[in-house]
Amino acid sequence: MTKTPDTPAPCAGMGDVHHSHPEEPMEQLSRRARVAVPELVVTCECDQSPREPCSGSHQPDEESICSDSGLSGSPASSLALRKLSNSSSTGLSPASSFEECEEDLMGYSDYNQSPGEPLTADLWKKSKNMVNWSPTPVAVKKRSPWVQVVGHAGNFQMGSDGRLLKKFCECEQQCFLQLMSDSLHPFVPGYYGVTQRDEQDYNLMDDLLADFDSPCIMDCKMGSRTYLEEELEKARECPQPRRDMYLKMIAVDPNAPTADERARQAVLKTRYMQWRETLSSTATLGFRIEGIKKSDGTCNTNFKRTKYKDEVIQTLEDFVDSNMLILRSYQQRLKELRGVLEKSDFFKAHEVVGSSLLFVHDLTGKAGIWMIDFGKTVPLPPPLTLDHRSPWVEGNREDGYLWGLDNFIDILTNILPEK
Ligand SMILES: Nc1ncnc2c1ncn2[C@@H]1O[C@H](COP(=O)(O)OP(=O)(O)OP(=O)(O)O)[C@@H](O)[C@H]1O
Ligand SMILES: O=P(O)(O)O[C@@H]1[C@H](O)[C@H](O)[C@@H](OP(=O)(O)O)[C@H](OP(=O)(O)O)[C@H]1O
Repeated sequence: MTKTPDTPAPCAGMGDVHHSHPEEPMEQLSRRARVAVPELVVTCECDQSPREPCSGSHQPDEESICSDSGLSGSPASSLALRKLSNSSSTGLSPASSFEECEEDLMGYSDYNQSPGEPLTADLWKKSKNMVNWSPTPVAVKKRSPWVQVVGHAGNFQMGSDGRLLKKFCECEQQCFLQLMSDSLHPFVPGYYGVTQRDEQDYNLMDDLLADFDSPCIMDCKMGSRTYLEEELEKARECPQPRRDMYLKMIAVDPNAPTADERARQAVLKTRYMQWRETLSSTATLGFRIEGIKKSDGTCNTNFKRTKYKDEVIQTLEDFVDSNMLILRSYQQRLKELRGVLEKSDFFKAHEVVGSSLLFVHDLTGKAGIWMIDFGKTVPLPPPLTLDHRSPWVEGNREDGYLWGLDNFIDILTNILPEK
């Protein structure tokens, strides 16, 4: 179980999911998997300098909030890629102890933008040089404590008035700016520019939990591939075997490492990510459940082996406590999202990797789904576009996002009684 040492209990991986399937034979797996797993060939010495964008980016001591191995981190050479800082590794979930405070906003502007209105790319261009602008004080809304289900610890802080601060990542910022004026706008948190706290830059966005009462939350990582093509290239040019990932691997399956990996006691990140993909439903269904937090405060991130449709169905039914009305709302929202994704200019022109759908509902019956985490969503070189359904072959940059969404919708349709 990975937790920051000072993270309080509610998100502490309880309630294991039972997996009744035996391991699937390898040859059957590779027939079903739509991802051709490329080999990694070492070609030259490493350039240790940090590079954009924000992939593979975390401090060895910055651990996932609720992941279940207790081990996480990156090699020192990839530290700067997501512009993380050592200075602010506040304990996270739940965030009820965070002070409500105002931010020093760098992203707001008075160019015809009302306070509270999300920022668009144009407004950002005009306002990016403004610093320490104080917004007009607004009434602070009382809300449930924010909870982080999965992801890197130390990445988030609570802001004021239903907003959330996520450690600055330029790649994510660029996505948010474009998304604010894309048709996908209603399916992503509102973005409000860059803010600083304790000399650390943060992207400021809507807290999607703010309007819910004791919400149930599920994080699903979308797509059939969880690392960027450029991560694969880097791993070939500059292999950096990771002991933390080796340890996470053997914690789940002591037989998973190859003899060579065992000798080194380390694995490459891309190899670890590929292994995670085939162990879970990423490779076979194009999405995987990462974590669930229920309204009673229990949080389960033990889904690394949740792979088969019936396991996913069981998990979804448990997530909604068999409430078919909530499932129907989710199905409807996913269908709407699919319709918008199929037309979105932003989506066409980006490789969307490692991004999640955040499902949120509460006892009042309110339910919503939003796209989050654009740290590894990168623009394609024009005129290349993706259909997000074709199988990935290295070089085509397909991410399987819509294929995963199709499968998710089909699964919900199978669970739901016909109208
Ligand atoms: N806008 C938001 N509103 C509410 N909760 C959020 C929001 N964004 C993220 N979260 C919470 O934080 C968790 C992690 O988010 P995110 O994936 O963006 O972080 P990350 O550290 O980049 O993750 P990863 O390890 O996948 O790179 C989510 O599972 C969710 O619980
Ligand atoms: O879920 P797990 O098994 O704990 O593995 C982590 C997960 O795949 C994250 O998505 C990934 O971050 P990115 O998506 O940002 O690459 C992180 O890499 P990292 O340790 O290099 O941050 C992995 O350790």
